[in-house]
Amino acid sequence: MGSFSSNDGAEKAMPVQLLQAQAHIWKHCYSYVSSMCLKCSLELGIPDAIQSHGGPMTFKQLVEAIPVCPGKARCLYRVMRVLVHWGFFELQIRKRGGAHEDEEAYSLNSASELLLRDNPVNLEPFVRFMLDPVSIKSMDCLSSWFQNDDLSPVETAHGLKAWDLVARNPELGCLFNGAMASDSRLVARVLTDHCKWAFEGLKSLVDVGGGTGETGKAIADAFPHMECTVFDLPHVVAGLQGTRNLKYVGGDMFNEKIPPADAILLKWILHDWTDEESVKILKKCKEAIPRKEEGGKLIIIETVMDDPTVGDENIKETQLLADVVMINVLGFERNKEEWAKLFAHAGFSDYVMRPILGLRSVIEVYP
Ligand SMILES: C[S@@+](CC[C@H](N)C(=O)[O-])C[C@H]1O[C@@H](n2cnc3c(N)ncnc32)[C@H](O)[C@@H]1O
Ligand SMILES: O=c1cc(-c2ccc(O)cc2)oc2c(O)c(O)ccc12
Repeated sequence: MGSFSSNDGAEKAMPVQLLQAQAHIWKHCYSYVSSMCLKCSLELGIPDAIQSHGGPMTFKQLVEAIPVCPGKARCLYRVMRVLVHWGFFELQIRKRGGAHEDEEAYSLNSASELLLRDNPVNLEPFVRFMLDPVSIKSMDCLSSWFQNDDLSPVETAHGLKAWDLVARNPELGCLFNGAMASDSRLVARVLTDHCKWAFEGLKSLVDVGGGTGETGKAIADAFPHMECTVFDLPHVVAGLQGTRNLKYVGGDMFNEKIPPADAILLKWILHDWTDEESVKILKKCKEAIPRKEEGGKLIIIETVMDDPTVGDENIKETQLLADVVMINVLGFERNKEEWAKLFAHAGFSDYVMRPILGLRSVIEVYP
């Protein structure tokens, strides 16, 4: 293998590349351990315990505040060390005079703040769904699925298609809906705080496949003069209560008329469907909006893969992994050219993509 470092010729040079390659493989064998440390920290209530403490918390204080057997505290210290390393908590060193008297204390950062139960944009439900044994088991069946006739790794692991599994297992259904709703609350906050321009001038908007309406509710509250509609399958919106400027409409986006509006929001819809199905959805949406000159548009919130303007390695890596997860629902993430082709096939004339939502972009599409 490749390069060897010199050590004055006294001994054979170390095979640096070989050992780096070993470390690389080990890292990826162990990387699920960091996911499990994250899950463990939520199950033990660590972010909430640090918040309740009201300031940087020593390890001793942390152990006293959470349900951990005293004899296992040393292991928790090691788990916390991993979580600090991966940027979930901050470790502050307080100088205390003598060399051995420095005190370490944990505090929250922007990642752990997103895991607090009382944070309106808490992402704990997303972690709980993604790291549930049912989800993990599906990914564990990836290679078997590549060699059998099943539609998805979920089917290989659990004997049911992803949506049937979610529908038949109420606990899993709650986890999935919770994960989607928590994502929607966060995206809605960014949209209404920082992307107001996308909604300005609109008198009406329909969130197609808007689920239980987390995004729709936030938009309706932020734009009280806009008439908002959440359109989703009848069983999803059954019994949901609207507000003065938000209503729920049950229907099928493939076969029924989508309620007319100035703009249609499609968040995390098209990546669930093939190109053929997506073109059908887009055509249905086009029928529901006015011409471009009259302000008609689609607002699509989706990932755009391989975007050279995205420099953040964390985002690029996560987009690649999220795309593999989508195999479970027969979905996939598209690049700019694939999106452009879809819009053209559905009869749209123009689009603007803005990679301003971290992992996802705001894509405005014009008739
Ligand atoms: C991945 S979820 C996204 C939900 C929401 N937009 C979000 O981002 O959290 C897909 C949504 O599409 C809805 N959906 C699936 N098939 C549909 C159909 N034929 N007509 C209308 N909605 C549908 C589902 O019920 C679900 O709420
Ligand atoms: O992040 C996800 C995960 C899923 C998913 C994975 C495994 C299952 O058994 C069911 C669902 O589905 C998603 C999805 O449909 C989506 O639009 C966005 C994200 C995810």
